[in-house]
Amino acid sequence: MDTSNETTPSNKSKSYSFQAEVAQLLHLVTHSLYSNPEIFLRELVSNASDACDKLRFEGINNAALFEDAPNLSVRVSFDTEAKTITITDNGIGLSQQEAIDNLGTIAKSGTRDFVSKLSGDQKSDAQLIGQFGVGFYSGFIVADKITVESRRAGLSHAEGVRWISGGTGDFDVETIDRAARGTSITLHLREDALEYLNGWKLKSIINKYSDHISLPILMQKEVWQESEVEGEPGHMVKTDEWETINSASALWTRNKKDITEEQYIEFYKQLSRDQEAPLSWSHNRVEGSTEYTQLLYIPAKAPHDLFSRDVKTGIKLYVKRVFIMDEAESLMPMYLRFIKGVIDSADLPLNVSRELLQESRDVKAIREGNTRRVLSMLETLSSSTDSADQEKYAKFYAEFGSVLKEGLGEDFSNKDKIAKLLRFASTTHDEASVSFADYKARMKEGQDAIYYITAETLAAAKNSPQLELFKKKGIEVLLMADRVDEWALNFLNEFDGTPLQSVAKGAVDLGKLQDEDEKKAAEEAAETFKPLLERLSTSLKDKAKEVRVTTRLVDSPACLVGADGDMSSQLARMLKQMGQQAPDIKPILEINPEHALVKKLEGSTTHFDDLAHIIFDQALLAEGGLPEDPAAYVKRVSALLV
Ligand SMILES: Nc1ncnc2c1ncn2[C@@H]1O[C@H](COP(=O)(O)OP(=O)(O)OP(=O)(O)O)[C@@H](O)[C@H]1O
Repeated sequence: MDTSNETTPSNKSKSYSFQAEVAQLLHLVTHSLYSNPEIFLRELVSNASDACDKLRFEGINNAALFEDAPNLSVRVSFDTEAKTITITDNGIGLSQQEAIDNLGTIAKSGTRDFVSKLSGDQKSDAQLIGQFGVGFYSGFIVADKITVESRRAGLSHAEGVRWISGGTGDFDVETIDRAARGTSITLHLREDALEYLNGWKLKSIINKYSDHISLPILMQKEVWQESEVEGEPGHMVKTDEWETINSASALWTRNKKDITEEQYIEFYKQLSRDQEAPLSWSHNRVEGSTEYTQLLYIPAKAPHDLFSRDVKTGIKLYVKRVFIMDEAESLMPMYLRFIKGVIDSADLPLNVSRELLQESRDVKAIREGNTRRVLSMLETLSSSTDSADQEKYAKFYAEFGSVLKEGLGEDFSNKDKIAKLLRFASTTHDEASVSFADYKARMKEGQDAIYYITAETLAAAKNSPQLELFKKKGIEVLLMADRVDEWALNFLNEFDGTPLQSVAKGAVDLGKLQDEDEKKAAEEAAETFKPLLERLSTSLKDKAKEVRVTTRLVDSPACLVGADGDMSSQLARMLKQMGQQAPDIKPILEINPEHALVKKLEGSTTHFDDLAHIIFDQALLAEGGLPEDPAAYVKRVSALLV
């Protein structure tokens, strides 16, 4: 908060400016045609429920915070005369400073990123906001003024706060006396939103979006009253009785068979802030030495920060229905960080901290149970013969496949299960749809390895000279162009007993697939070309580790390969691009003795050195690299062209 923007309009209240991003967001909220205005109630009820969760949590170690009101609830009321809707909770409340900080700035970096993506184009931005949800600020979809009154639990009555804003550039804050703990948010409705001054409408919105909230949501009971004037219609009038209008039991504690598909989906949307329905979910009560309830969802879409350094896992931890923490990273391995859900443990102590979680044996058991459950959900989807499931798996894989691969390095005990879930493109299939098992089933007689190639793009992989011999012999090769592939495959030497072999590493050994004549011809070529190889080695001594003759090429003059056990040049390049340390690896240059250029080279005396460098640099270009000295390369080629 930029306090230099404070002004003092009256003795009592101070005016503050919204952080620039908030002002931008508010402008959009109030000026865009909001596609789904009723979500304001969902957002505010959800904040009220979060505030009660926070009080419960702080109250574990400080029971005095509950004062004389231990029963937490959210009340929703409306006033047709004043044209207002008020949402009141008796949760943790806000201190004056918290009101200034939390209701004037956007604290969450995710939300800030989101705002920075707004284009200024009203239509597309409105759609984006619709997908995202704007929390507290969504009140301004229906209100042209919002009054927040609050007192933080633990503070005296005199330390209440009133926050008022018309949703434009600034807001006013003053100290008030407030007996009730918690927060009341009053929306002064815009003329075009007066339809929400209707008990039936408000109830139906709450039932639609907030039924699973674990606290009671109360509204004043209304009864029908006939008109006293004959001939005039009757109307609903409020009574003094408050009634609970939601089921008020946390969704995951209910019996599976009592929960509808819509309720599961709605709960997911609240939990994840994702507007798209999840692909699949699993809800179980786990019994045994560690008891807990798990409700895990596979989202349909990756969040924008999936690969950012400080991305968190999506699991909320509850202990006996008391909310303990968001983003409980100990409950799910990093490679499954995209899973959203709730774990409710019956065994953990209520005052468990993040540090304690890391050491807990119960947590370890829950984490293993969660991992097993997610992998088996994925296994079920991936092996289903139902076309809708297959489509879901393809969608899942396109969004999260790269993250799943991290599991090969991260989760040794489940490596085989993860490997089964992987899908790749291949020389015979353009889509990432080939599993290792599919590949194995199509292997040629005599083939004893799963061949793959890694490259920076799929096109580079597909057109790599290293595939020429494989294409000629009709051997399928898996194409890997995902950044993580090279690293992940380091951890997988075999699949179901068949070794994995990179076609870009080591000498070609097609084993039984190569006949004796071919092997003999190769040996003879190596002998014949010995003098040429020596000359090339001398010319390229700074660039190539070794120069040798190969049988893997058909149409290309040369290619680069890594020595067995060396890091591949793509991986080294990638690490360097990311600013990390990578060893300087010299590749092996392999030449095709059948190629005209190589034959020409053999007899060449004048341009030998230039030709040698050109051949090397072209091999580098072919695999997606760049010559070390591009200008020198161009010069050499130009000299030959004239
Ligand atoms: N009823 C409330 N009681 C106490 N604090 C509240 C209440 N409503 C909002 N706040 C505070 O205001 C902050 C901003 O609310 P807002 O809904 O914009 O974001 P959020 O809840 O943090 O994020 P999101 O809604 O995206 O989960 C909250 O983090 C919370 O600190």
